[in-house]
Amino acid sequence: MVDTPALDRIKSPADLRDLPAESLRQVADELRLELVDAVSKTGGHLGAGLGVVELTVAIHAIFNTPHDRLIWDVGHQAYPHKILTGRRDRIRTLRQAEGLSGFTKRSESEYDPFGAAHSSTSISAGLGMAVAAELNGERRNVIAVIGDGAMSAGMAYEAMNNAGARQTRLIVILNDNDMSIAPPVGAMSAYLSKLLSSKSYQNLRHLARGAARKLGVETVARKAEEFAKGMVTGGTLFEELGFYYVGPIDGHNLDHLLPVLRNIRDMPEDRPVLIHAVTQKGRGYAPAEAAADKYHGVAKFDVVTGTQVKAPAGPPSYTNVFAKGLIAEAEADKRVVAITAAMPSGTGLNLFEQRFPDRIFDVGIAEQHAVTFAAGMAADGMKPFCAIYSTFLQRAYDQVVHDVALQSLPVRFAIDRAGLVGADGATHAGSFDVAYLGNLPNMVVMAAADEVELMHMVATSAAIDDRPSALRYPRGEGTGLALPARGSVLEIGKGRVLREGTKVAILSFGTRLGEALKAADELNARGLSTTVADARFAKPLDTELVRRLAQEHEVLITLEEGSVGGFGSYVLQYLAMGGLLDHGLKIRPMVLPDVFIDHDTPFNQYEAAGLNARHIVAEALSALGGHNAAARA
Ligand SMILES: Cc1ncc(C[n+]2csc(CCOP(=O)(O)OP(=O)(O)O)c2C)c(N)n1
Ligand SMILES: CC(=O)[C@@H](O)[C@H](O)COP(=O)(O)O
Ligand SMILES: [Mg+2]
Repeated sequence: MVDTPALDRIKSPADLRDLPAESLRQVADELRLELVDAVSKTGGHLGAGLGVVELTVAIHAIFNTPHDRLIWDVGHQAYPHKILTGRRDRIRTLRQAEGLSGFTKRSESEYDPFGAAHSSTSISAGLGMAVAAELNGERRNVIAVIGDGAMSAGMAYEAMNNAGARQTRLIVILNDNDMSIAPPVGAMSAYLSKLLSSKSYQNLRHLARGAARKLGVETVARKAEEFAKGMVTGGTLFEELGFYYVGPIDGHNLDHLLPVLRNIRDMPEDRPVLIHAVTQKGRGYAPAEAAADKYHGVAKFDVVTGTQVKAPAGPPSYTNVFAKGLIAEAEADKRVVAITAAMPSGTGLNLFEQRFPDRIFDVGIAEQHAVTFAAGMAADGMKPFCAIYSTFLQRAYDQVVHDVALQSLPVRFAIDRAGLVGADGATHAGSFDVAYLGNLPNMVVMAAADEVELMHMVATSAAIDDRPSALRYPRGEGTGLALPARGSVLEIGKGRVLREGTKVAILSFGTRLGEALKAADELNARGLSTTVADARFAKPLDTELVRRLAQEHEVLITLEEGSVGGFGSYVLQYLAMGGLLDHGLKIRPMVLPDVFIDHDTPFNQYEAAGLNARHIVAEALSALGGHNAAARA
């Protein structure tokens, strides 16, 4: 534990409001120590929270939260906020079963008025709350804190466009640390940098740097206040959008933050305001400041050295296997290009970039644009691989339908983090992509059962040039199989049988295959001869295989890491329409339950989902009229 006498006295933000700036500074310093100590024990998102320690203290000191609404965009930077808002006693349960979420969450606290995790939603939600206050005749400040990375998503502009047209009281704080997960990309990032080089910001920094020693802190604060009042640089993009722009200001200097926030709070006129706060991701913790990624997401670590506890070296991750497969395809065909929406390392495309720096495109946090950008490339003969996490692809659904599937453009969707993802919890689960893609005409939908299959599916996708294709694979390590130099093209719409049996058939789609094989061992041990097959494709379905399994077994279980409406539904649709359900087949489509599953380890999440080997066994026995139905609970 860390020695935090000032922070210990803060039981809620109200305890901040009578403190002088000097005491608030002490609270902020201790808050940073507590944040580093806590995350060193839990792992999680660190860099972003370090960058908003002072901002968090200042906002809660000046505004009357939770009456005033404070919305954190993405929410990964909200650990200091959670510590200050009555959750310090639970901060070391972060991202663990029954513990605090790694993002803001309405059900967790009244200080979390809006849940987050997917970026760029804060201004829209904030405007909604601000207009609700207006309609209800309530006097309320609404503050949305959004990062420079999140400001690269279209949704932020949709919201500003709407907010700027209204004269609704709304405060947007742009937390500009010149970082996304990777260094930021895009013209907006360049624009923000230009603003930082503006005369006004340099003067204020000079004022802060030079005057404090001579004039004393209070005088500097007053001068900063005067300066802030007059600090309208004029003609900024934000003012053109109808916002009152204040900044850039030093987001770590309470002598700047407190007077500026106080002025804005007390501003009589109701209008949208954007405060441009300049911060440093990883601020105040040397290992984070020195790291290229500013310790955006970390494992548990040693506070003194910053050394992260690395898991024992296991097989390559599915992400890295995807990168290996894509590099092999790109070496063979110069039309292969790769697109990421601000997640180069998460998708493995940082490895692709090392090999093909001119054939990777990081479009920023802009999944909608990424998909239609890829469609444009495919329309003119390129072979674009759009690598987007399953959960984040949800944001670009109409682009997938309207710009890709409808025109049958050969965009390849590399869908990482398919299925349950563990510590990031429900907001990041890849539960729905089979359901939302398999229902689209022309689409090919594959799921890799292991890392060799993933290599083959990358090669297969690269070879499909007349329609869109999607391959999905989970977060985490593979099974340790030897990998080929390059994948082999699979026959479209064909599955494979791994074990032949006669009584029970398990038809798996994706990496639940490992659990299916374990279940088959158990069922065989009970004298129940069990077939195990890997469907490989949800679309087009291997109808010949499905028909054979249905006709030759008493029980047919389908298995997938996805919601209802996906693979199992497509099998049922085929069987029902083919009359194969008319003769008493006992069919059990095993899918994710119709609930959002909270953060935990992936294994425990699948326990909660009822998709581990023991559940498959119980399902088969239950279908056969056996006991053990309890295990399904
Ligand atoms: C729609 C969406 N796409 C991608 C992500 C993954 N992601 C999480 S944080 C982040 C970077 C955010 O950058 P910024 O808003 O500047 O916040 P910072 O980490 O710099 O504080 C990204 C890309 C996400 N959360 N949501
Ligand atoms: C906050 C956010 O959305 C990302 O940082 C995400 O947590 C990354 O997930 P992975 O750790 O699975 O790459
Ligand atoms: Mg940033």
